[in-house]
This record gives sequence, structure tokens and C-alpha cells, in this order.
Amino acid sequence: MSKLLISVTSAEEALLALEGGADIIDMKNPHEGALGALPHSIVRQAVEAVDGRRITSATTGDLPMQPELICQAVMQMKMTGVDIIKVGFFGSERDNMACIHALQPLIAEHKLAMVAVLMADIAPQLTLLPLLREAGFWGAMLDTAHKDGRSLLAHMSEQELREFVHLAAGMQTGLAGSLNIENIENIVKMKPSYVGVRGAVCEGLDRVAKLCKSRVSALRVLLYNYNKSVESADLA
Ligand SMILES: O=C[C@H](O)COP(=O)(O)O
Repeated sequence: MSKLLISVTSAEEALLALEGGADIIDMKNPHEGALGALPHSIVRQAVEAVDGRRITSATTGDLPMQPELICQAVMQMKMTGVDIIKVGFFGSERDNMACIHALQPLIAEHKLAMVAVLMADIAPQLTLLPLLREAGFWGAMLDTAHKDGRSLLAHMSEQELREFVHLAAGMQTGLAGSLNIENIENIVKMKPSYVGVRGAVCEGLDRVAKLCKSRVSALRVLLYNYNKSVESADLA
């Protein structure tokens, strides 16, 4: 059963996402790039508004892959009380690995639930997946860095997405990247732990516009039906 992650920009949107049926409420600033971070005060307000009724997550921003910087951003985000902290891996394999190694002891010591975000449109390094699992990451997800209208499926084939889900086994897997109601059925067939969406649930399908509760509810229903179809196909 794939769950629904909805990215929100405020406490107000967090409540709309919750009422619309999101399973994971993800705090992100779409004006600041694919993984734009929201101010800590806003993340804290949203976490308080959700009040434990759903899992919350937040991104640390499109940061350079410098271990000290990444660790500092993670620890600062932890202070907001958010459940899951997402870090984008935008660097070279060497820099990304250095950040994973730096985060490993923090994850263990502070019991952090962390998600690594790999970018489907800038050569995602699937070789990082075993390292992320060993380092204790809660999850790994794919998203797109360039929000140019092309979806995740324009950058990776269904076979590559299945491989990602397979290689990330043991962690929660997420698939995102300009997904819409037309391509979400194919995404659910990959059986990720969750599907992540922003643009498709905003007014005018514009990811920087306001979140629309009725679009979240409609997507929730679609996802439920697609999950049922996948389950039935598995049983057949
Ligand atoms: O984490 C999920 C993202 O916020 C997806 O955003 P998007 O659907 O606008 O690409």
C-alpha cells in the first residue's frame, strides 16, 4: 500500500493536507528549489498544528554537500520537532558519501529518522542506497531537481524505478517529481512506500500556488483505488 506524502508551505496548508487525507505532511518551500527549506518557525508551527495526527517531514534545503553544513542543518531542523528530516544528495559520489558518513553517528545518537532524496534528473547515484541503509536512514526517495513540467517518469524508466525500490529495500521508499493524476497509476505499480506530490494538488496545478484540499482528497481516493488494483493483481 503506497501512502500519500503531500508537501505544504505553512501550518494552514498542513491542516488542509491532513483533512484531505495525506499520510505524511512534508514541509517545503517550493520558491526555493526542489528541496527548498522553510524557516524553522514555520515548520514548528506546522508540526504543532498537525499535533501528532500524521507523520511530518521537512527538508533542509538545496545545500552544498559539505558534511559540517549538512549535519548542522539537520540538527537545527530536529529542534522543530518534525518527525522526519529530508536531505538532498546533490553532490559528487565522494561528497555524498562523506555526508552519509558524517550523518551516521548523529542518526544513531539522536535516533533521527532521515530520508535521503536522490534527484532523478541529475544522475541519481543508486550506489548510495546500501550505504544509506547501513547508515540507518529511515528512507530514500526520488524526486526531480528541475521542476520544468517533466515528471519522474520522463527521467527514469519503469524498470529503473523498480530497481530503485528494490535496491532501497529495508528503508521506506518514496517516489515523487511532478507526478499528476495521469501518471500516478504507473507509479503505484512500482510499490513505493509512499508517493510524494505538490504541484498536482495546488490551484492551477502550480506548485508555488496555494494547496487545494479537494485535490488532495481526490488524489487520496485515486491512490486508494490504485492500491486496491495492485493488491488484486498480486492475489490473482
Ligand atoms: O516531495 C515531494 C515533492 O514536493 C513533489 O513536488 P512536485 O509534485 O511539485 O514535483
